[in-house]
Amino acid sequence: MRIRFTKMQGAGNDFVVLDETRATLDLTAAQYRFLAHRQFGVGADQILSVRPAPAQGVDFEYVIHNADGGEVEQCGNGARCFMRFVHDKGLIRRDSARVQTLAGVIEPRINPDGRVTVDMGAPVFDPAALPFDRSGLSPVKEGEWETWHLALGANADSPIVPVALVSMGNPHAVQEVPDVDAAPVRTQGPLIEHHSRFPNRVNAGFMQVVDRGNVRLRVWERGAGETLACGTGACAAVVAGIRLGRLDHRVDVTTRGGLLTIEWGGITPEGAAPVLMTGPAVTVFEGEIELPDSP
Ligand SMILES: N[C@@H](CCC[C@H](N)C(=O)O)C(=O)O
Repeated sequence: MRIRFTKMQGAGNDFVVLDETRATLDLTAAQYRFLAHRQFGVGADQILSVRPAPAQGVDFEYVIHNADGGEVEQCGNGARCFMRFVHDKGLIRRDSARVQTLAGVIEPRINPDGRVTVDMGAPVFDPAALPFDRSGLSPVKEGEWETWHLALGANADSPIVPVALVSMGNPHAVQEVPDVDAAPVRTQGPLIEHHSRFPNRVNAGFMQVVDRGNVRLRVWERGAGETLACGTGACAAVVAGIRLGRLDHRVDVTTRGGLLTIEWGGITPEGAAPVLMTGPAVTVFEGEIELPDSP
């Protein structure tokens, strides 16, 4: 089967975007893996499918697959590219949309400067939502909130890392590090991703707090490895930093692929405020590719 695709990137987190508004392609996990492959396919951290609205009150359905072929609940940098794609392809005539994801409805809008802001919905703090197996473990109080001390191995000298747990629809374990360039992202990242306390695996964030309005962040993404930026990872890190008393309500997040701005109003009497994420969304090129037959 030969398909058309658009290659996009948001702060260096890169995507293959598929227009499935007229017909669903029904790709297999192996075909998603092929598209994401950087030598044999197009190359991407995630594959984003644009599908028709599944219900009234939304404009589209947004389906996300990681490079490993697994479907996931949410992707923040992808949400900005999704909005840029549907707008530039004329699939919507407005500068904003309501988009159904597995994690709920999000609302991206294009700003006059070309960047895209997404209302990502409210973060969830119940560890069970990730899910996280807390049996035999108690949280450690930090600021007005808590971290969980995770042992990365069974030996007496295995590292123990304090992580804050946040769901942005997808699961995040965020730790604070003194220097993000020296952080053990590629060694600890896979251990945290596959830790037995996270039955659905987890995205592992490493955040350096520069000051109350600036952080530097690297993320080891579930199903993709380290990426140049992770939008939901930036939301989760800032929300965690605010709840731990380390950050103000508007924070610039410097990633290896670009700058994201995250705003969060905290916990109000009505519940957790929605998280707003602003950043770039860029079309790189378009093309056609022959997909291998797949079981
Ligand atoms: N790159 C994304 C997150 C993609 C999904 C993630 N790897 C997961 O498995 O939850 C972003 O920008 O949020």
